[in-house]
Amino acid sequence: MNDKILEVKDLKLYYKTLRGYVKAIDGIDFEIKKGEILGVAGESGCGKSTLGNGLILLKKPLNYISGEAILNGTNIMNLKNKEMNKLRFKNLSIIPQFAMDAFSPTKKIKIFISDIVSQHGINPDKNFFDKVKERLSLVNLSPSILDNYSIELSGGMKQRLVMVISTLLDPDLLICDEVTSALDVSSQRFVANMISDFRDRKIIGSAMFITHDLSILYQVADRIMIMYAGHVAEIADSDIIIKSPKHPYTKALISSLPKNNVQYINEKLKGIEGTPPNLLNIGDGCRFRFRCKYATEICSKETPIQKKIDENHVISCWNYKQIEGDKNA
Ligand SMILES: Nc1ncnc2c1ncn2[C@@H]1O[C@H](COP(=O)(O)OP(=O)(O)OP(=O)(O)O)[C@@H](O)[C@H]1O
Repeated sequence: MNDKILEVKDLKLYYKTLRGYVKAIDGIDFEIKKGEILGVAGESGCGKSTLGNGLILLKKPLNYISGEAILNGTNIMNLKNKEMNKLRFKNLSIIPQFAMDAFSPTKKIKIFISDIVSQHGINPDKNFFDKVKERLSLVNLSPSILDNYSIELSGGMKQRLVMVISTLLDPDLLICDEVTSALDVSSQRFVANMISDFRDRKIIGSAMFITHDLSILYQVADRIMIMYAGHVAEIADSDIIIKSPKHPYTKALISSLPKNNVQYINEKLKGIEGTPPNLLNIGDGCRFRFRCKYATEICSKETPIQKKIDENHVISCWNYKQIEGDKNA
């Protein structure tokens, strides 16, 4: 039996612009196992949202260039929109970035939900709304909110409602894009825990949890994939990524996180020096080389391959072995 819900192989998704291609996803490989929460992290602009959106709906100017994304045995990159529509919501669902701003201000929540599910051929009858109410109670929302307008709900309530709506058909894979970003710390924790709770209850099969917030991922993700400028830098169990990363970019990202017991009145928070490269018409080579103190000649000539160095550990760095030997790394 295949234990993977999603297998992505050498996937390339580029934005077509008047000045050329923005190579936002440029030959990435990864998999999501059944029952797994895969965290996806990296600096702004590294391609996290492009990946999430591109898997579910390719909208111009984003173009599929090559590669595969096999969802439960089917390469979804080859599917026509009509065929893909059958999978959306049921097999693959997404909570896009800023989803909680997408509620119509003029429709009551009940009407909003009815309109969405009707588009997917579901009758929003009493049985359907009994299930909705059951799910609302799982996320501490009262059934009475169905008669509210979205402006009457707080950000945290809207995000929990979005979570319920996106998972009503028990999708095999849920893509969550920055679902905690606009929330206060306690709502963030609640929403993040909801995702693992929904997985444990088998409401969703697996999840891809996209965020720039590694501390949230450490709480909920089984494995974390670190992206850099449209490439995969490292993939490993969450514990490894946070406590003993190997890629120089992951190391820099982790060491830029605020530390416990440090007073930042006395000490400055360290960022990563430099900025990510422009992805427009970018050529070969390691895209982190401009900011990496370990970069050598090969790094500017050849794009590092994703190398499996352990059962669950993948790294794209020509020099990771030398870096490992450096005690100051
Ligand atoms: N419509 C577009 N046209 C051209 N380039 C785009 C478009 N949308 C995004 N990009 C570029 O694609 C790259 C990846 O962007 P993306 O939004 O996927 O990154 P991200 O990691 O999700 O960032 P953030 O954390 O800020 O949401 C960036 O270089 C971005 O400038």
